Amino acid sequence: MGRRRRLTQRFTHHRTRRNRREATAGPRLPELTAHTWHAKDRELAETGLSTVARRLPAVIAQAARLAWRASPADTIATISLNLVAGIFTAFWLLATTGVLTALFSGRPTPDRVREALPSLLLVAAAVALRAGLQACAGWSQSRLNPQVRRLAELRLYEATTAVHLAALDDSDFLDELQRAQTRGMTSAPRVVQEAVDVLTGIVGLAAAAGTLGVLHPLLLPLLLLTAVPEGWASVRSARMQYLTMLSLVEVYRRKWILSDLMIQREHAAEVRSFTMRPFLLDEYDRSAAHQRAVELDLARRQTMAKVTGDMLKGVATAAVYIALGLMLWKGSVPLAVAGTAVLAIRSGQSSLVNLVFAVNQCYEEGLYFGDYLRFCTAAEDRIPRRALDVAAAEERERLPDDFAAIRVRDVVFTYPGAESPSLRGVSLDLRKGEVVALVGENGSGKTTLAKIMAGLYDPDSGDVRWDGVPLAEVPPQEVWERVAVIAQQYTHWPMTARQNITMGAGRGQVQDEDGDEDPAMLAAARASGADEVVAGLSHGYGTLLDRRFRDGAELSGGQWQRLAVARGFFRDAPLLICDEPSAALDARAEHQLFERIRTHADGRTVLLITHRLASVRYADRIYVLEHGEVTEEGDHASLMGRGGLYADLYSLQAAAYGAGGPQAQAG
Ligand SMILES: Nc1ncnc2c1ncn2[C@@H]1O[C@H](COP(=O)(O)OP(=O)(O)OP(=O)(O)O)[C@@H](O)[C@H]1O
Repeated sequence: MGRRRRLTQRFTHHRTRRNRREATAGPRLPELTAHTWHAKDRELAETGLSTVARRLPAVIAQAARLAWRASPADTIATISLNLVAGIFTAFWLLATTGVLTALFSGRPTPDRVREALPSLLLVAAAVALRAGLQACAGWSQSRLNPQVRRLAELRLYEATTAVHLAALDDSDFLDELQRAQTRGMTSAPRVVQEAVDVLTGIVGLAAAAGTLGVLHPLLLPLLLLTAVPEGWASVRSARMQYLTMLSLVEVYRRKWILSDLMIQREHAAEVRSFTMRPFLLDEYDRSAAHQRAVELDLARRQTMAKVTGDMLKGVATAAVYIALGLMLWKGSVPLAVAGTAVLAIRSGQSSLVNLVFAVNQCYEEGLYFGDYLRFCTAAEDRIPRRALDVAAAEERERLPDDFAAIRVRDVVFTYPGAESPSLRGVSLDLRKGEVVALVGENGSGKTTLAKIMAGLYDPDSGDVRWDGVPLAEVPPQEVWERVAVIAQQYTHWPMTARQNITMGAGRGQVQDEDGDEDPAMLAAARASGADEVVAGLSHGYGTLLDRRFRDGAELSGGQWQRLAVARGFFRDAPLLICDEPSAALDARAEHQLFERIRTHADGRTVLLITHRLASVRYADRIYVLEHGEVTEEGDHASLMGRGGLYADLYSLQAAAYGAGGPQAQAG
């Protein structure tokens, strides 16, 4: 046996042993079992048939509202066609009695057939019409599906792209988002579909029940009796499924994060060079083993519920036929009526099965749909109210298109869930046309302050004012439109080089009819050195920058950063925030960038965050942040004279260059 095979076997054996141990010792994820959803678990565990019956109308009403918003015409068509189809079902069943009565009469066979013929034609016409109506109803129902899905998807993404950035730092919100996106959103078209199926089932059942009621009143309750066991089993099973999903959401999320790390191209090199494979696989397998144990248990419990339901249903069906037999024996129903009753019972039962299934599915999908609706409402509540005030622009102060001065006063800010504030009473000033630098050690709060100044977070206290107008009182879009950010962590947009520079700038057409590029874009690309990057791409500015697509190109870290800088320069905004804009740039590109910033980037006001202190020398003012507080302020010369943190950091960098520089080596 080869060594590799032996190793594989040993590995498999080890895993099997471990899995067995886990299955018996229970899940090894204590952090996943102590979750707040357990309160909800208990509440849902008490859900019974009566709760389903009580909640179902609300679910159906929600589905109807959604369907109506998606397409009133298709909603009306679906409902009315189903109702009319139901009338033809009843008509068909009653016409069958005529056929059977004629056939069971004591006359010669040719006469019996002749007498049955008109009723038979009626049956055929009713069946054909019903089939046509049902096909049309099915068609409008399937037309509703994509329209509802589109509405549901749009609502979710409209909310997630508008919520306050702080919401996305909140892990509970992220869990709810995950639940709404992975399961809740797909439940929207399904809940509509199931609600229509419930209606179809009710109509079919009403037709059969109506027929039975006309034939003999006793047959009706017997038919309904057969529904109870199956309904009970289905609802129980749906509830178990939902509770399991709830208890596993965090496991799903963890698995999703891990699978992303194991699959995505950008992590592949590090996974290998840091030999992270066993760690990742083991972590993944722990979650998967927990999920498997929970799901196996679910399968067992669902099977038990189904078997019990089926047994009870069998007993109820037998009771129905025994009762029918007794009624025949006693002569309380004639044979033709009994024959029609058998047909009606079978038709009623099949409608019942469909109805119970649809009720069950509708209830189950309704639970997920409820999650989706709750999430959307919660997310919409987390959209800054001022973002919705755009319409009322005349009645409030507007942020000036340009400003004379930006004043930051006593800003305190704590991230959601963080134990201590990241900013503790920061004040600073930016006057039009200045270059102001923020320096400080890692974690001192520079990026946080930049994000507050860019209108991405609201301070807990204190404020930022543009010529006296507080940012917190204007719609955030107004701030975002007037600020260009070259962020420390920027997105590699999986789009063309052109779109990577111009996206979001709102300048419309960036290529004229002859295919010539926008001069402003070309200028931004030249200023950042992105033009050199693009010159090397096979389709120039039209090159797709994503290797996952055919003909997609990949850029180096510094090349991506040049594009990010070009994006910031291209945006026509009076304030330019540069957060570590040169971390990945080569010396020449970095020099070019800081030269441009030093010349105020075409008259803009610049807030510059950088650890390259040589580039900060020329700033009009420098603020030093330490543990979320401004501890030093002034120009380069005054801060050097002070001998504080700035002077220390600057001297350290200068000494490193001095020691390693060509002069030192030559000396
Ligand atoms: N999204 C977040 N949620 C919670 N805490 C955060 C978040 N982002 C940053 N922090 C914390 O806020 C503090 C300030 O971080 P910030 O990114 O502003 O520092 P910085 O000065 O820009 O650091 P660096 O020089 O490393 O970029 C740090 O302690 C950090 O851990």
